[in-house]
Amino acid sequence: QLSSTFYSSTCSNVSSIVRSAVQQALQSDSRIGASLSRLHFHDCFVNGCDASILLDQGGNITQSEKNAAPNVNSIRGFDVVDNIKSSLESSCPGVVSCADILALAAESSVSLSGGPSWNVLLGRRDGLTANQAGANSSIPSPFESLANVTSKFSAVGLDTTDLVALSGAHTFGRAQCQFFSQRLFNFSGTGSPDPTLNSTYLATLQQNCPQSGSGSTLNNLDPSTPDTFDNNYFTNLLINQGLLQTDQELFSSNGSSTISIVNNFANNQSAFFEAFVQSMINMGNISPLTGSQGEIRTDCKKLNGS
Ligand code: HEM
Ligand SMILES: [Ca+2]
Ligand SMILES: [Ca+2]
Repeated sequence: QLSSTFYSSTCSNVSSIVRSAVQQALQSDSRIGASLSRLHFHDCFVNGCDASILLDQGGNITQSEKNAAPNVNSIRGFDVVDNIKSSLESSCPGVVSCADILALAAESSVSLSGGPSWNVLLGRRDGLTANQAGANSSIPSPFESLANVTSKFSAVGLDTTDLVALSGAHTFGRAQCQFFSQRLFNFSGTGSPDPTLNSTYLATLQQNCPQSGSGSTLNNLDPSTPDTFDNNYFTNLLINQGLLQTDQELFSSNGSSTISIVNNFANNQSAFFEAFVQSMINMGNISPLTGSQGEIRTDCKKLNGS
């Protein structure tokens, strides 16, 4: 249904406009590519890839996704999305959806950070609702079991290979102490740290996230190449340097089918890149609105006419 040439006659420069804006943003914020990629993920898992995550609370939007637990004080990049939308409204008014902007910004972010590039499928339209309860229930939490995370992916049509490949996005970006500090001192009531944490890495993390410290202190998700999109996320897992519990579980869950996939991606960056592209396409295809469904928002934060 979606097509890589959807805007070829109505906004032929859309990809380069988005790419330039992301490149510009990266110059002052090395983290922004990671943040933009995560926005597309958190959009697609709730009501499909329809830009529902971008709607501000107010008027008909009584419970925004921005204020849902997985997003509040965590997800970022809205200002860059607004900049991209303004440039596109100047060049091709009323044409490019906010949902497609998120998909294009994710691709630019990955490719400008050293990862693969691909032709993004386009033609999504913007939704007319937000689903805060859906965001709370459908977006995986970093404290969940592998079985739970797998079932949340499966609920949107993504399989175990998609889960492992897309988790590789944690090759860039940051995470706050509060999302992994349960592993550092008293893991699951054992009185000891998570045994699947490398001891040198553990010491560094304990120092950056002391028990009395602020839960919002930032850490690199990939301690080896924090801003580069590469397969180091997977080589880290092999040496027990996954940051989130849900990261390390992909490799450390006995008997799991995810282990051989992690090994493959750790040993073969091209295999990871190919799988990542396919899985981003799969994720970008989660129940898009097309045809005359939804609308093309003029302002990504608001429904038209509100
Ligand atoms: C498998 C389940 C996943 C869980 C439990 C998870 C959880 C998290 C958490 C807790 C953070 C840190 C947020 C913060 O500190 O404010 C984070 C960051 C991030 N996640 Fe995930 N994530 C998952 C999958 C994904 C997927 C599928 C993608 C993209 C395809 C992704 C991309 C990112 C990126 C790029 C960041 C860094 C964002 C930034 O620096 O602003 N994650 N994730
Ligand atoms: Ca959505
Ligand atoms: Ca990296």
